[in-house]
Amino acid sequence: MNRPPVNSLNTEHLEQLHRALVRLENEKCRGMILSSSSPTVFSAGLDIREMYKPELEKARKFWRTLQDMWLKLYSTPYPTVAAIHGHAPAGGCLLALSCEYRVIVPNVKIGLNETQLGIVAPQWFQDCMRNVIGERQAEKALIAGHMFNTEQALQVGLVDEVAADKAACIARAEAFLASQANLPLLARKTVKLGFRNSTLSRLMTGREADTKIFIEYIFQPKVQKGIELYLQSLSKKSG
Ligand SMILES: CCCCCCCC/C=C\CC(=O)SCCNC(=O)CCNC(=O)[C@H](O)C(C)(C)COP(=O)(O)OP(=O)(O)OC[C@H]1O[C@@H](n2cnc3c(N)ncnc32)[C@H](O)[C@@H]1OP(=O)(O)O
Repeated sequence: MNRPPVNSLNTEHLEQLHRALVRLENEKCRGMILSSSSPTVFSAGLDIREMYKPELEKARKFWRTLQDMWLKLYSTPYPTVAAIHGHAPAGGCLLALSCEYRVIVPNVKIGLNETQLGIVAPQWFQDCMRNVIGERQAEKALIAGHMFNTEQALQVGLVDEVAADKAACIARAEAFLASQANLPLLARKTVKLGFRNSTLSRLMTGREADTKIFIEYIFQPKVQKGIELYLQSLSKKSG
């Protein structure tokens, strides 16, 4: 990802990610490392400005593009690793959770923090967390909107490995891909999709309903007020 300063996910960036995933699949790619050009941020999650006073059709398109990108990422036939050498809140955490393996560096915060922002992580975000860390830990983390530090993320199983820095992180991600290289492709892909199918189907069969929930939620005046205040707090911080 290379959308400075924080790889926030707007419609255009989501489309770029989606196109890249389609191309990798068409080119029969043997593995992908999802990484960031930023030294300190993996991805800041959804671009909050896409949810602030949007036009209805633009908001619908934003959400559908996010769904498209995630359905592709979660179901890739090739192995995927997240090299998390920077913070990964909310949608950034979703990207990492959607890969098959996660390597993180020290001093990083990762989690689905939506509750803390007064918004709700959609069901499929929650499913991804549950599939990785289990029901009990996911429920606790989601209700609190908990951001895990590196040690906590490793302990709870949210990530698989800790590496010292970005270079080591990429090296360990490559090692994971190498460990998969000799597995028969069809068997590997079939098992992966078997594990992920119920989560994928839940969104695929409920896409329109999911979009409706998103639209109705973000267009509420009190939610808009919350987003406005949060945006102000973010820009005050950097100002
Ligand atoms: C019932 C169902 C309803 C469904 C409802 C909606 C569901 C929505 C689902 C998912 C939600 C999300 O993904 S929301 C996004 C959540 N993300 C965050 O809360 C992260 C916010 N950002 C940070 O914490 C930090 O920026 C950082 C830790 C990621 C990096 O810190 P750093 O100090 O390096 O950078 P700055 O904070 O100074 O930021 C630089 C610059 O970027 C802007 N910024 C940051 N994050 C975002 C973002 N997510 N979207 C848009 N813009 C962002 C920040 O304002 C600064 O901009 P300016 O320099 O212009 O002020």
